[in-house]
Amino acid sequence: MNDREISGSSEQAVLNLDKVSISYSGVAAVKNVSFPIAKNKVTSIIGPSGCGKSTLLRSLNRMNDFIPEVSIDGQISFAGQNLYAEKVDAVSVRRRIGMVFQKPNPFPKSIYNNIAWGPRINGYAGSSDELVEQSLKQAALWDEVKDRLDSSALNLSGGQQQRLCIARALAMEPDILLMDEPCSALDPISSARIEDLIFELKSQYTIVIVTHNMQQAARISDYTAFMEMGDLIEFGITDQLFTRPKKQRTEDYVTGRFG
Ligand SMILES: Nc1ncnc2c1ncn2[C@@H]1O[C@H](COP(=O)(O)OP(=O)(O)OP(=O)(O)O)[C@@H](O)[C@H]1O
Repeated sequence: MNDREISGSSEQAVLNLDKVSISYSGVAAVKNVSFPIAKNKVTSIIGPSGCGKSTLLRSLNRMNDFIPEVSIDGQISFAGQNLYAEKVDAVSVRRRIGMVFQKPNPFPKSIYNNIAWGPRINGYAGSSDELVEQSLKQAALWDEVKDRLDSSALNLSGGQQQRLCIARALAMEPDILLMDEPCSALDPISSARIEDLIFELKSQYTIVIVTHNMQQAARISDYTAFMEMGDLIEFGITDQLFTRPKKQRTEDYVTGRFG
């Protein structure tokens, strides 16, 4: 584990980005970005559209490997090990670092099998019933679906589908959960439920969330990284970044004076 200090505290960094640059066909989308991600905390990545938030997030569990034109420089360490080292298996990285996307994307299967399928094909030998119940409870969905586990996940509301996707990610027992705009397709009540859920999950998981919604970042995250045009402008404790930013550009953005 990396014990690098996080903004003056002695919190443990479970992931550490060191001079990370990411390009698409040679065009830089993320430039020389360094910051740590603290264990069992929520870290938000904010910034205007196109600044590289999703690109950076996807690099944290090697999802960018699926895009052939991507190249990455610098180092991302996970539990002290280079995430991109040759001997590291990207599939097992994605098992330990799960991801939830902007648009809920349940499988066209039953609610039960949305949860049970992934662990089963990955060799999970425990009780699927217990895993399904536990994951749905963790995602605050159990009470709403416990009597219709065999019905299609596609019949759930958008907010329920997103909680199902969170449950599906949790069933793989990841260490870290990456969330790319998980509330942007949801109504305010469903968004609030996901926010509450994120708050509860951080006692057990490390969460990194990309959000357009600055109020949301301020409400739910412990640390915030503010990016602009691929550069990391400021990283720090959320409260400080929003109320006493060190950089004028951060202040302009968080106070809505940007652009
Ligand atoms: N597959 C791709 N191929 C080429 N360029 C890409 C690709 N994906 C993203 N980009 C470019 O990389 C830059 C960063 O995009 P990215 O999606 O990471 O930004 P973002 O901050 O997440 O934006 P948004 O908030 O609008 O989702 C943009 O200029 C974008 O056009």
